[in-house]
Amino acid sequence: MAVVKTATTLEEMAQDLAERASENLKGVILDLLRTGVDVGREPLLLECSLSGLRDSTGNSIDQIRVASIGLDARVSPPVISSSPIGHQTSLIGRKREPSPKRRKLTELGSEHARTFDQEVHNFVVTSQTGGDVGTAVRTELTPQHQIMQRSTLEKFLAGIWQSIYSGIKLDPTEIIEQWQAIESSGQPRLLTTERDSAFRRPSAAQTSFERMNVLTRKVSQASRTCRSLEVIVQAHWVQCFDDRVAELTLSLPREKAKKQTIVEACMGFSWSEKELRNKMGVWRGYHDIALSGGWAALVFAGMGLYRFCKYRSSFTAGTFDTLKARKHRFEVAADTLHPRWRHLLGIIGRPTERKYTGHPHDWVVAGPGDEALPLPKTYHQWDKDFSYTHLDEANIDADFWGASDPRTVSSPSSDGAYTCDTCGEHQSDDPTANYCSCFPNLYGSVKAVPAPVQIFRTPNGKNNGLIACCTVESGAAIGEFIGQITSGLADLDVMVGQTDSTTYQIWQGRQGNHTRFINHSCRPNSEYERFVWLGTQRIVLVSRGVRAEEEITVDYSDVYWRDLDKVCLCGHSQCRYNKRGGNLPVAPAPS
Ligand SMILES: C[S@@+](CC[C@H](N)C(=O)[O-])C[C@H]1O[C@@H](n2cnc3c(N)ncnc32)[C@H](O)[C@@H]1O
Repeated sequence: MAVVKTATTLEEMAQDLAERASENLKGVILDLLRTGVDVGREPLLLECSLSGLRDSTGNSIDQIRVASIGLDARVSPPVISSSPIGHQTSLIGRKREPSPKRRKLTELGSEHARTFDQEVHNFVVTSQTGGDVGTAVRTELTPQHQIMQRSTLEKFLAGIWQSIYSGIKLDPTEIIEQWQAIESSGQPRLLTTERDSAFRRPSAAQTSFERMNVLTRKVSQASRTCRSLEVIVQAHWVQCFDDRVAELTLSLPREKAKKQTIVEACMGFSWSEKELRNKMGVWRGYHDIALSGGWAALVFAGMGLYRFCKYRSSFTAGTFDTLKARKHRFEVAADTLHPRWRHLLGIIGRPTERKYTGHPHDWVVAGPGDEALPLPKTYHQWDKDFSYTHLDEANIDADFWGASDPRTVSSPSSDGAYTCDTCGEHQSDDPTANYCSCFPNLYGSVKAVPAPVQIFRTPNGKNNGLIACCTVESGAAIGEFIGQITSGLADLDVMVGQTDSTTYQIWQGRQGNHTRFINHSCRPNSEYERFVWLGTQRIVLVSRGVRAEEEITVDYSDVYWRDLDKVCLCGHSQCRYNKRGGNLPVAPAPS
């Protein structure tokens, strides 16, 4: 292991070595696990030693043991289910089991059925248990897992996605508004309307808390926006520095041109050369990130940006290729979720108009570095008029169901309350009255953020698919299966839902959400579960442990494939349907 050259203090050197060791450790342990050794039941001991060291006279030193780290027995091994594919029932999906979060490890079956396509494959509802599909793994991530699983680059990328998909608003008008408010009234503008306050008669502490919530949000937002402006300007400064060096190089040797440019900069900043060089190192990092991953990567980089650029342990060609490959994906998400973020670029004279408009899923992200494609274009070969309406919640077909919702399974208690039949807690759409947190990103919380997923061009003939931007831990919801709640459709792909009294169809052909783009895999990383929210049956797509940048897949079930004249392209070594008679081209547009 080479000692890092850029470290200026022992602490930095230690930090760099520790980061690089943790980056490599996961791969080493994974290789070991793949040999079939059994871990997870006994405490483990990790011994670390360092070799390749020299003493102050340059003589090599034998290997030194630097640490002996005990890992307790909380490493949960995956479980391979071996039960055969089971029977069909009239239930869709697996019913959510009580308190899944408290289970350490649970075997789950693959129990869902789905169809789409132009042929008739009504989604029949199966409840299969395990079988060759059922590598059901539901483990809680221990702190050790989390540390070992993510490299510095992965953490940096996760930081970008998290801030794009978080509630933050990057908009220069935020700062201007704050400033104008302070200028005109002598204090930041605090918003709670008088009507609200009078109506609710809040206590003094509540009023003060509400006002501070607003002020703190506004100031944090303004400061986050300023931080983005700062890194944009600093990255652009590096470009101007390089341009000035290039200009001076026309009349001076390169080293002298660089020296003169540094002196000019020191004068401008009133800094010593050492101070400038230290800052420049980090700013060059910002510049390189913007150059490869685009401005969105830099603007939305999370808290780790400074460290990432200061220690540069991940500054390899591979990192910049990775960022380059994500450039348009970051832009699709940033442009559609933060329509004004590009206004920040106005400060350095860059175009401020957004490239990708509309809904995040109006765009299909393509191969590494390729621009995203408009969604309808990816279906033109099957349907010239393809269009898709993105729904936040299911749309009941009033022609068939009138004003009733066929998914209703229970009524509220006499006081109008609903109780979750999974966790037993009180459910409410009002976050202050809701205590059910079975799927907090879908129900009962303050404004759900969009799922960090994108529609992507699959490289192997499945047309589009769904890719996860960030890791989705096992047991977390990826989305609700949403579409038109209807009945009586024939010759179309639908999911069939059933309650004790009614059978209904969910059709996603022209309206729905991201779950419509999920492909089948014989080894899926997600599954459907039935869940009841406020007395209404829902079908929730739940992760079995999806890694960042992985395609999200589900098992469509044997029922779906039984009558389908296609081969499965999931590519899994244990694929059940890749050796079939038919090999028709994939025709994925459901109509
Ligand atoms: C719900 S759509 C999934 C999204 C679809 N790939 C698209 O571009 O719209 C279902 C259709 O995708 C295709 N598909 C999904 N999984 C597949 C697989 N493992 N192998 C081949 N085709 C698949 C089939 O055409 C299927 O009818």
